[in-house]
Amino acid sequence: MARIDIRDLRFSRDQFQLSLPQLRIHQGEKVALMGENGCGKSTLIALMTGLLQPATGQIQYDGQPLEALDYGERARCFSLLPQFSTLAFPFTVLEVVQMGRFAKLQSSDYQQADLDASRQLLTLMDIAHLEHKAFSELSGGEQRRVMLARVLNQQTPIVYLDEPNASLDVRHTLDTFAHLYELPATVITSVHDINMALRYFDRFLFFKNGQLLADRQRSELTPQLLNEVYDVSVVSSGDGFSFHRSCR
Ligand SMILES: Nc1ncnc2c1ncn2[C@@H]1O[C@H](COP(=O)(O)OP(=O)(O)OP(=O)(O)O)[C@@H](O)[C@H]1O
Repeated sequence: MARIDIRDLRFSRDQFQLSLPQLRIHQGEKVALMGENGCGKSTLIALMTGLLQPATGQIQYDGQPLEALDYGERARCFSLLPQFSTLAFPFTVLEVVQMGRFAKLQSSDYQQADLDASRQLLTLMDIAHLEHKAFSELSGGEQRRVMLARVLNQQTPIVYLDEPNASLDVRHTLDTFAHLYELPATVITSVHDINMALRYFDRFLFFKNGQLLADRQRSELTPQLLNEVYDVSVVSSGDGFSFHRSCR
């Protein structure tokens, strides 16, 4: 279940309004959600994952309305890394990553295959040495990598990530994006670093004040478009763009 269709989506909260008349995302696409702080990227992810209810409109997964999917079906269809994550109990790193397997459990408890999959992700996210440590005793970037491992452990056809590289150093950022790019899954990610996104995403959805301003492939990005999105001076530089703020 991996094709996503959105029609006539509208949501409002206080002064903020989001509207998205139409959007289709195909299986395997690598989609970056971009735009200024507060433009609605996290809100859209929350709507697409059922954490917020739209005022009108519909979100479908392979033709099935989101509201027709029960929680188990949702957890097998998509995973979500929210912008902020907290845990109320003192779980270890391995326990947190194991939780990603929950929706796919074949019996009432984890099996060796679940443990093997979890340990592979610990290695992939460079947190194997922290396996027995309490999640609450990790650094911010280490916690982020644990949460990423938990999301990837869900092995869903669609992965939503809200600023996955927040708190990650440059090496772990590059490794994480390279891995996401190689996944067969649809990956939908809010991200601020355009030059980083250019390397690892194919399709770019730019939002401004709750509206979809542009839906572009990588080769279609121009300084003029980025200037319109971010209200800064933009020039092409090498493989990417450089940004300038004029003095006031
Ligand atoms: N829990 C909330 N309650 C009320 N308003 C909220 C809440 N969360 C976000 N907003 C508002 O909704 C609007 C959209 O916020 P959203 O978090 O979707 O932006 P964003 O594009 O993800 O921003 P950022 O790049 O800063 O993460 C903003 O005006 C924000 O102030």
